[in-house]
Amino acid sequence: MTTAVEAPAVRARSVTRRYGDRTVLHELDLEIRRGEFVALIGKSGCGKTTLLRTLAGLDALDGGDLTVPPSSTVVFQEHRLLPWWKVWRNVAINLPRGTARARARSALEEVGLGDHAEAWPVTLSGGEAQRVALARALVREPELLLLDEPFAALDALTRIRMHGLVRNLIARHRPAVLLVTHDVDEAILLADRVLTMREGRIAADHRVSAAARTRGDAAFVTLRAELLAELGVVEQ
Ligand SMILES: Nc1ncnc2c1ncn2[C@@H]1O[C@H](COP(=O)(O)OP(=O)(O)OP(=O)(O)O)[C@@H](O)[C@H]1O
Repeated sequence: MTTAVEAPAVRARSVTRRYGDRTVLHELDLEIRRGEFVALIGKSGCGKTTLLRTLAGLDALDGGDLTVPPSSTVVFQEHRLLPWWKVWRNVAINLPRGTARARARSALEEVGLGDHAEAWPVTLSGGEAQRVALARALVREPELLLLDEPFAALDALTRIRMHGLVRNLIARHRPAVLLVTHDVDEAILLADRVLTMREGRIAADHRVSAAARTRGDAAFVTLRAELLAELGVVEQ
């Protein structure tokens, strides 16, 4: 008996991107399956955001082939809510009129902000605004969710709460996910695979075991040390 293998949601083959005479993505290969959570770490300037922008269709390719699902959404480090629209309208942006309000409310409930639907963005804390940005991304049920350091500006406690929330939301919606982060712990705790990037290429691909997702477990400590070594970070 043969088992049908699902085609990956994202498939990049030899993807190249240049800015002027500088090559930022060098014949890069990448696959992400539906429901798979992939984290991408690497030194500043190695091309992480360029790759994410390319997958989002915000940057053109200079070479190679790219297959992405028809629906994708990006969540950025800053929430990018429109201040002149109430929270629910920010979430409902571009949804079909008839159901927009109800869908926005239910997405806000999913991120624990059902009672903030009528609030103005300016009245939200940083963590709340970022939860609204997540609701706005997920209400469209994208097949590809691109996260560009969405937790970087949050305090440590809020970040931990956001990790739990994102894990639950993603388990429910099952998009393919690419998270760009500078936080090695965050990458291990959230992702199924952690990729390290160097000079425009994927340098290594680490599958995260269930044990490694427990901070303090030996598997976590070992993987963390491996990733930091790959990034050239020596812990004092
Ligand atoms: N629009 C642009 N025009 C010219 N060069 C650019 C442009 N965008 C990015 N670059 C250059 O491409 C390289 C990769 O940038 P990119 O933002 O992808 O890196 P990154 O890995 O996301 O970095 P960081 O971790 O600091 O955000 C950098 O050297 C950057 O200066």
